[in-house]
Amino acid sequence: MATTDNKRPLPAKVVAMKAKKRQKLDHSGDQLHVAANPKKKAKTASRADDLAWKDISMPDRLEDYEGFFGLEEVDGVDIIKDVSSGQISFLSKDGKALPQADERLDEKASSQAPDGEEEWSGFDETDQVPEVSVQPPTSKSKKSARSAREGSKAKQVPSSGPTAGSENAADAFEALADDADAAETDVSAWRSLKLSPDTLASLGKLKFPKPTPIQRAAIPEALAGHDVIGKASTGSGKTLAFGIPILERFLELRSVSRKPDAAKTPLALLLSPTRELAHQLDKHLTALCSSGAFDGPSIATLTGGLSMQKQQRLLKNADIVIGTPGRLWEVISSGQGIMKALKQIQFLVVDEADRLLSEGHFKEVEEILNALDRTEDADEETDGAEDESDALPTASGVRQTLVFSATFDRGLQKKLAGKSKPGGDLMSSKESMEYLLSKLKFQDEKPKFIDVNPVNQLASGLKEGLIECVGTEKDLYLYALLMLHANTRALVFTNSIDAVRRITPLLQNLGLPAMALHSGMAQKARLRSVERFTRGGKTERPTSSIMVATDVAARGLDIANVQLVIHYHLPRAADTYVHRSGRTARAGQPGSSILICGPEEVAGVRRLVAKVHAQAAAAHDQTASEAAKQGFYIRTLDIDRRIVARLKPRASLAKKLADVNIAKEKQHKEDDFMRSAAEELGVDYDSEEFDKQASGRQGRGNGRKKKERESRELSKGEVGALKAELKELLKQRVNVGVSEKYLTSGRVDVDELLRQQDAGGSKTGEFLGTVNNLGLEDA
Ligand SMILES: Nc1ncnc2c1ncn2[C@@H]1O[C@H](COP(=O)(O)OP(=O)(O)OP(=O)(O)O)[C@@H](O)[C@H]1O
Repeated sequence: MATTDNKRPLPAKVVAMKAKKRQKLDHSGDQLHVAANPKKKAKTASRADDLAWKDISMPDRLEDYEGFFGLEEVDGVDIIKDVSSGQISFLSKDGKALPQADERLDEKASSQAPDGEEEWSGFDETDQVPEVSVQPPTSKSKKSARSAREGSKAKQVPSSGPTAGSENAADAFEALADDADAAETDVSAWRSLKLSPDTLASLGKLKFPKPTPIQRAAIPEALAGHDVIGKASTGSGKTLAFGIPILERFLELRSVSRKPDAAKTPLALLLSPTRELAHQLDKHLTALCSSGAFDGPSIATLTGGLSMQKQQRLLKNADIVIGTPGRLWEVISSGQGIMKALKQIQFLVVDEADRLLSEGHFKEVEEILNALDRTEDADEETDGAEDESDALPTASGVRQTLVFSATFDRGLQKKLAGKSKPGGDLMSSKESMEYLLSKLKFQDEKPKFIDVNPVNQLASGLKEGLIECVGTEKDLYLYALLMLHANTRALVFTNSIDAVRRITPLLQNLGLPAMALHSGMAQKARLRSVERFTRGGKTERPTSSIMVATDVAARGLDIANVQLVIHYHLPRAADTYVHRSGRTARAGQPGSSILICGPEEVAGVRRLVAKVHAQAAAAHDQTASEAAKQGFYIRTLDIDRRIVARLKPRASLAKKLADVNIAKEKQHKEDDFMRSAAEELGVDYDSEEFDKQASGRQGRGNGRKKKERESRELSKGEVGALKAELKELLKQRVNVGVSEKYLTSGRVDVDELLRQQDAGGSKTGEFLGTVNNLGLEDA
């Protein structure tokens, strides 16, 4: 602990600033402070949330701020620990009573959890930072609403996921609290759903004038108490389709009096397949719940990055628990009455159900589902929590299950049977429903299956196309494509981390604002990438940016204004294609998804895309293979090859420079590895000698190795000369051959370009065609 002086109160400001070093602190059991006069304390102390926290601006570089990405401070407050009860409270230094102090303390004095554990209300010996994870937002101030939104990530930590702090989330939600005309949004289109005035007011503030189709269809069923399986295209508002019924139930039940000494149990448990999605759900729901003029539910998000101890504590005050299966199961397995509390949930939400029940998560999800359904007697977790809880009363006494995804995958069932193969077909609604019925213990004999897009999984505003080129020219075509899209926020998907590592510097060398995202990156670097990518948010002219990512970004990322998704590598399965493509054309916006593929890949691509559109084909009395044969579903796009040819010299140079860097880095790593291996063996290691011997050997990959060797042998001077040459090339304008428009290292407006091409009678005016041969794009 920061102090061993148990006489002197520690100013809270100091504590908050030391948060990043807390792992190094000495928790030798000393108390913060002994309140000399409990009576005085009762007059002047308050809970951490009542304090006047102020934001501290953070530096761009976050290395020195390990573990969190936001900081708040408070001045003129002492922290007091009562030795007899162990309670922590706060004392205003000027002796003035802080708001609601007496009231809160009285409440606090009688708020022992039934299992004998204390409800957390501030710092303790092991954690001096007020990481109040689950604070209900109040209507009294924007400040307290924000505290709640920050939820489990602590007061000082706005969020710890890669999407955290993204301007996307900020755009969508945060600005709304201050938006004067938000209240004027006409929400009468929601009325038929019979939502409470509080929820309607929130939706007005969020500027959501009408429900999306999935919301319109699913909310009434969930409100009526039914289990729901909801299928709707990506970006169609599924989060609020389950979020609104949960909020409604919360509002309905909150007025019921609770026993003052009772522990709280959660109302809803939301399972998310990834940490990114979990944090996004948190933000989305918090935005909904904190936009209104009411005390919303407390949300606790359990993903990696927080200590177990803290997470157990967070759960104690949570109304809504969001978690990734692994971490959630870890916390549940730790005991503490958590399982017993979770058994009382009224909603179980399985978001991205097909993914959650596959891809290696299944084991923990199964454990969680089994544990939720186990009877009390059989439950080994009955570890002290009393029945007399502060749970919101259950309306029906049973748990509703809400399951959502844009895709349901046949691979799930095979996975369960241990027969899974890579990939997976999109399965019919019926099959997926049967699977879910068998796996999840629905309360309804027949859960309501709602498929608002039976014909198409893809968003209606999405245009699809493919570009054909030889494999060795993919980089060049990627560059050309990006150059032809002015001021675009583009997501480039690859199938490997290595490809991300190679393509990102290549594009950067070409003066494009590219950044990387893959699971091999440190959490902070991922966060920074997403933040930079989303800069500019929903503004009219979003900052042009390019993210090169693996499929870690394929699901759930809700980033505003992504206009273009490029599949540099073909997606391995149809559902991956749907989810990748779903990062654009969200919430009714337009967007394009373009596959870059070699001639040998085209047939496979057509099959894959036809599979995605199979329902549409059926609606037109066609089999998927017939449709694929006719190539109805995806159009080959025609980039003017003359432009591509003119871009080639710079693209080749940029690639060469990127390869040099990669080869040199690889060499360093190999050298380090070989040197330490040689050291262990007690022999000398000479990298040049080693290289010579290696180059003498024949075998596969020798050509690549030779190239690598040549790259890393380039001297500094040679590299400098290449850079200078590239710089010169990038300065030159490239005549696109259709008008006085030129491509420079910046990008031109492709729409304008195409208009001019059309005027000139060129076919390339169809550059991005719609896929409306079957009327799919009528909307
Ligand atoms: N009724 C509404 N009106 C306008 N925008 C909405 C409405 N409901 C949700 N949105 C917005 O639509 C966007 C997409 O919503 P959401 O992330 O819930 O989509 P999703 O269907 O879960 O997508 P995915 O399948 O890709 O995860 C969000 O930015 C959200 O704020």
